[in-house]
Amino acid sequence: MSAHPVLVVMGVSGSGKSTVAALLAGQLGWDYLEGDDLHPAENVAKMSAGIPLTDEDRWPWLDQIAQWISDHAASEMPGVVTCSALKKIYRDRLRLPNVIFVYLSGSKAEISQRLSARHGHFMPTALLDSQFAALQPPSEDEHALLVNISHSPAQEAAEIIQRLGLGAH
Ligand SMILES: Nc1ncnc2c1ncn2[C@@H]1O[C@H](COP(=O)(O)OP(=O)(O)O)[C@@H](O)[C@H]1O
Ligand SMILES: O=C(O)[C@H](O)[C@@H](O)[C@H](O)[C@H](O)COP(=O)(O)O
Repeated sequence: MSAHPVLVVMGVSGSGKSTVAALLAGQLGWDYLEGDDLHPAENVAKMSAGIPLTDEDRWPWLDQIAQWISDHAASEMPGVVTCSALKKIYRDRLRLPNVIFVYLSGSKAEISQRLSARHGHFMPTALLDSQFAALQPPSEDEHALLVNISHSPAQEAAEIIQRLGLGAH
């Protein structure tokens, strides 16, 4: 593992990326980027209207996240960033040597329930089907850390810190 890793917390909308990543960054004292904040207004408008993003919509956004990761590598700073990173080609774009993917995995039923209870967010629950259709869970050779989302956010953050051996830093 890089001495200054960047954790990319990934998964479909509603899997808990923002909640868990904010806890992680706070506990580790690392820089934090909410990847959704880098979506251009057109992407947000599309998703708000219930239209799934295409690869073309996502590339410029992924490039910006990749830039954040590479800036952190260059300045030897660890960090935590949220990014759905649903497809392998997207992760390949982000896969710098300092990156560790943390994949929040759960069933559509469980995530749908959480999205229905989430308010004040642009992403409609109706887009969950297309999120799962696009999702290519990381394969073994991607060495992602798979985390089951049925635990509490605090338990998930503690599990990630423990499994990556970050507690002693
Ligand atoms: N482990 C968890 N257990 C219960 N609820 C959760 C958990 N993680 C997240 N949530 C809730 O589920 C919703 C989606 O989480 P969020 O962090 O916004 O997901 P994402 O960033 O992946 O879209 C939020 O309302 C959040 O409070
Ligand atoms: O690639 C995508 O289709 C989007 O990035 C999507 O996966 C993401 O989830 C949205 O930005 C909504 O934001 P939340 O993940 O916070 O729901």
